[in-house]
Amino acid sequence: MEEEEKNLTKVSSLVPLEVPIVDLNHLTQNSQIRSIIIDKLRNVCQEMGFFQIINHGIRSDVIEEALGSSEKFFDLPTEDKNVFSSEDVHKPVRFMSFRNNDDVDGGEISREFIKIYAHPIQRWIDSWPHKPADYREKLGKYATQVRLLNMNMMGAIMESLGLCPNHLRESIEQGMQIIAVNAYPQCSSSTISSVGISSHTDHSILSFLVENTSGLEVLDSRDNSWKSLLETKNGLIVLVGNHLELLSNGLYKSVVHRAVRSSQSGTRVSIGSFHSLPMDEMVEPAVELVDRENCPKRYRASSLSDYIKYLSSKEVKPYIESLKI
Ligand SMILES: O=C(O)CCC(=O)C(=O)O
Ligand SMILES: [Fe+2]
Repeated sequence: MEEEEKNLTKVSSLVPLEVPIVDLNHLTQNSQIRSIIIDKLRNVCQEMGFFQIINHGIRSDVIEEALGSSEKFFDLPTEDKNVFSSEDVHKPVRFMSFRNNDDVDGGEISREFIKIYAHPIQRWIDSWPHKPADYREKLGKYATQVRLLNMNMMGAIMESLGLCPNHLRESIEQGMQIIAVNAYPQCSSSTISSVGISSHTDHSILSFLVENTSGLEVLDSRDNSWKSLLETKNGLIVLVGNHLELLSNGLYKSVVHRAVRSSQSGTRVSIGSFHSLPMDEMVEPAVELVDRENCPKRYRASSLSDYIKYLSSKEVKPYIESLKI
């Protein structure tokens, strides 16, 4: 989520990719329909590493209000946002602003983000911004609902890996949820780079993304080319993260993605919700997916706190590469 590489070229319009859609209503229907959808999940996680979910149970007004209040946060005067500004990646609430230093005009803001710990919400919410006045309520409501959605999704994901749906259930229930809200100001005509967040994979088991307008791009592993995603109104995008790649012993691959700024539609805001096991709990390849002869263990165990330490070490190698045996 925070590992970035420099990308100086302006991104051209790409071929839009049809996003695989998973209808969560099908998970609660008879076992035949459920098994069809579990097979689909396995295929999309193996081939693409991301998909869109519909009928996910989070009302559109909850998503819109969380995005709307987030927009208001980024519109606050800089000093209000800077209260949370820190280079310390261990901080549970942290605001950062990035500039395009390579631009001819001396560098406009290309992205601002606020990262906040969100589970258990009672523990963290008092440290969240209290401006705008509805921020805690609106973002808190969305955070709570997306966490429950993650619990349901994880049962289906475990099943799709051939594991028991309750595999790691308690750890997932007590797991960490980090919300990262990004704002990408519209780029001016003199901007050289329209990349808002450059190529990376997420550290999480699963990440959920909502946005007020399109801008997400993924590296399609089938032909190794960047594809843009069309706007996904109220349909959440789910991304496979590093810790799911690890847990699945490489069966599922974390998807490489980035986001671009618009030159027309104003500031783009996205809310990412990143779900992991508890901070110090190790994720390991599931024993059921390791077979010494045909499929040896491909990753070493790691925890969320290991990831955060890795991030603070300023290592250039992507975190997931450091875990490969
Ligand atoms: O803004 C987006 O669509 C992507 C954000 C993202 O990838 C991240 O915060 O890790
Ligand atoms: Fe990401």
